[in-house]
This record gives sequence, C-alpha cells and structure tokens, in this order.
Amino acid sequence: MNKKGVLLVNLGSPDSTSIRDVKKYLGEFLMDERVIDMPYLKRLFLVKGIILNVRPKKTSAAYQKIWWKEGSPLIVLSQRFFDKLKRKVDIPMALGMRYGSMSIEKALHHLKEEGVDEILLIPLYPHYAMSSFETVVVKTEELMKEKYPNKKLTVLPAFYNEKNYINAMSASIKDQLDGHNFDHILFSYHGIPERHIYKSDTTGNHCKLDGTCCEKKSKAHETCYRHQCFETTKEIAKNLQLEEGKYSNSFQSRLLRDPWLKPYTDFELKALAEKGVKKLAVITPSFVTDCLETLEEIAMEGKSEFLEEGGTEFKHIECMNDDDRWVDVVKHWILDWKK
Ligand SMILES: C=CC1=C(C)c2cc3[nH]c(cc4nc(cc5[nH]c(cc1n2)c(C)c5CCC(=O)O)C(CCC(=O)O)=C4C)c(C)c3C=C
Ligand SMILES: [Fe+2]
Ligand SMILES: [Fe+2]
Repeated sequence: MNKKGVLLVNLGSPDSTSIRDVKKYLGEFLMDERVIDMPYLKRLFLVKGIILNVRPKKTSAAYQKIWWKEGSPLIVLSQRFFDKLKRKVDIPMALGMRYGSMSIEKALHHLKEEGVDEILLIPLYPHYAMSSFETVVVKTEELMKEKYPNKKLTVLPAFYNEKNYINAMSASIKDQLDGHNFDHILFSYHGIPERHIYKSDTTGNHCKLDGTCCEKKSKAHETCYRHQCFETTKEIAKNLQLEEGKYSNSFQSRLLRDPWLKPYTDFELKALAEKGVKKLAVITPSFVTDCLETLEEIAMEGKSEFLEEGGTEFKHIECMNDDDRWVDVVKHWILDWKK
C-alpha cells in the first residue's frame, strides 16, 4: 500500500529584515511569471532594473515594524499551526514556502526521506489566484516531475466556501468582535491585477468585471478569485447574521499602476470615515496567517488612515493562525483524504 503524506505551503518571507535579504526575496517573488505576468525580458527589466532598486528599502522598513524576536510572523505562525497539526494527525507532514529559504523543494525532500509516495498538497490560501494558489501547484508539480516522477500528487481545492472553514472563521471572528457594536465590518482581501481575472477565466468569456458576472453561475468561478472572495464574505455574513449595508468588500496591497480589483482598501477606509462610520472592524480572509499585509498594512497603516479621516475605533480581526478550530478543520480534510 502507498505511504501517504501531507505538504502544506504558504507564501514565505525574507530571512531577515535587512535590505539585502528583502531584495533577494522580492527578486524571487516578483520574477514569478504568475505574479508579474510579463514576457521574461520585460519582467526582468521591470523587476531587476526598476522595482528592486527602490522597493526593498521601503519593504524592509515595513518588515522592521512587525518582525518578531523569533522571526517573520508569517513563518512563525505557520510553524506554530503546523506543529499543532502534526501533534493531532499521525501522518508524515512537511511545511514549505513558495518563496524564500523554507522551500517546497526541501519540504518534498523531507517527505521522500520519510518514505512517502502519495502526497496531499494543501496550499494555505482559501482562494484561487494564479499568483497564489496556482503558482504553488505548478511549482510543486514541476519539482515532482523532475525529482519524484513516480510519486502521486493530489491537490486540495481552494476552500473559500467550505462549510467547516467558514464555521471556524466565523467563530474566531465572533470571539474577537466580543459582542462589541461596530458600525461597519470591512472584508479586505489581497488584490490582484484585473488582468489576472481574465487570464484565469477557463471559459474564455465569463468574467467581465461588470458587477454581475461573479453572481451568475459559471464554471469560470472554479478559478475566479473575485467570485470566491465575494462568496467567503457572503457565507461569513450569513453565519454571523451581519446586517446588509453594515459590511462590504475591498482589495488591498496593489503594486504598479495597472488596474487592480476594486474597490481599493485605502480608498474604502477613507470613504467609510467620510460616510460617518466611526467604529470599524477589518477582516482579512485571503490570509490564513497574519503577515506583513495584515499586521502592517491593515493593523498599522489602515488604522492610522481611518482614524485620521475621523474614525474613532479600528479593530483588525486576527487571521486564523494556530486557532485550534482551524487546526481541526485541516485535520479533518487530511483524515478524509487518508481514508
Ligand atoms: C504583482 C504583485 C503581487 C501580486 C499579484 C500578489 C498576489 C498575492 N499575494 C498574496 C499574499 C501575500 N503577499 C504578501 C506580500 C507581498 N505581495 C506582493 C506583490 C504581489 N502579491 C509584494 C511585493 C509583497 C511584499 C511586500 C511589499 O513589498 O509590499 C504577503 C506577506 C508576506 C510576509 O512575509 O508577511 C502575503 C501573505 C496573495 C494571497 C495574493 C493573491 C491573491
Ligand atoms: Fe502579495
Ligand atoms: Fe466572476
């Protein structure tokens, strides 16, 4: 009988906050053709010739604001989650990162050393995007084809609307809201360029970003990031019985000037304050682990923008991190697959 094992993959962080390490990490990240989707030479010019001359300094300063004694929050929290999961499921397991030194290659090597010949890959992203979920799958497939062609790979699909995930998320959010009466709840998702939505449309003509396509039933939604984000919000709002009009969606973290998914979080924070929202809670469901984008961009920058515009209270709802309810959800996915 085949020996089964599990590979969990998150995004990854630089080794330290030094400009050198940040530059190395950003170089690998942004040269990924599924992140900056340009022909190789154009991408090389943009990334190495322009972005890497300016961005590492700014990004290094941002990491310095959130870095922990033990290292990058994203890595430390992913490791804590992984350690808890390992204690609960008796199966070989490895944790890898798409970028940086905790590579997928090392994680696969670890599974090989444990004698695993059938792997369940769990990309730690609730939603499908070519720049997150897809690049993890493609990288893993490439490595397996090259190094372990006889091993079998199964990929856990994006879990944006999976019942147990939604229930665990809702419970964690409810705990953190703690009965407190917020005027509004903003669901802020990591943004992607609009172009990526069209590229990921397997039907070739469904996604129009016209305000209605994400609501019309379509096979395109299996890979539509925008649709999947909206579904996560709908399911959580239903569970928490949020009142229509008291919550909304936005997209954060854009880079470069081309159009990204709208509305943009920074604009939305301002608009909400201008509309008279005083007490705001922000949920960041495209991340299962707190990271630079939640701890710095939302909990620090977003907070000060909102308060400067007249808001009086701002709460960032933490990601699932190593919450036992989330660990149990993943445990059951693994046990169902292992049967
Ligand atoms: C074209 C650029 C980018 C796309 C597309 C993109 C998509 C994307 N990213 C995440 C998750 C994370 N991104 C993080 C940081 C980060 N993202 C980009 C660029 C794109 N991301 C950059 C340049 C950076 C580094 C910081 C900066 O310079 O602004 C992180 C945090 C990592 C950490 O160490 O904490 C995460 C997580 C998703 C899920 C996604 C598509 C849906
Ligand atoms: Fe990103
Ligand atoms: Fe859509």
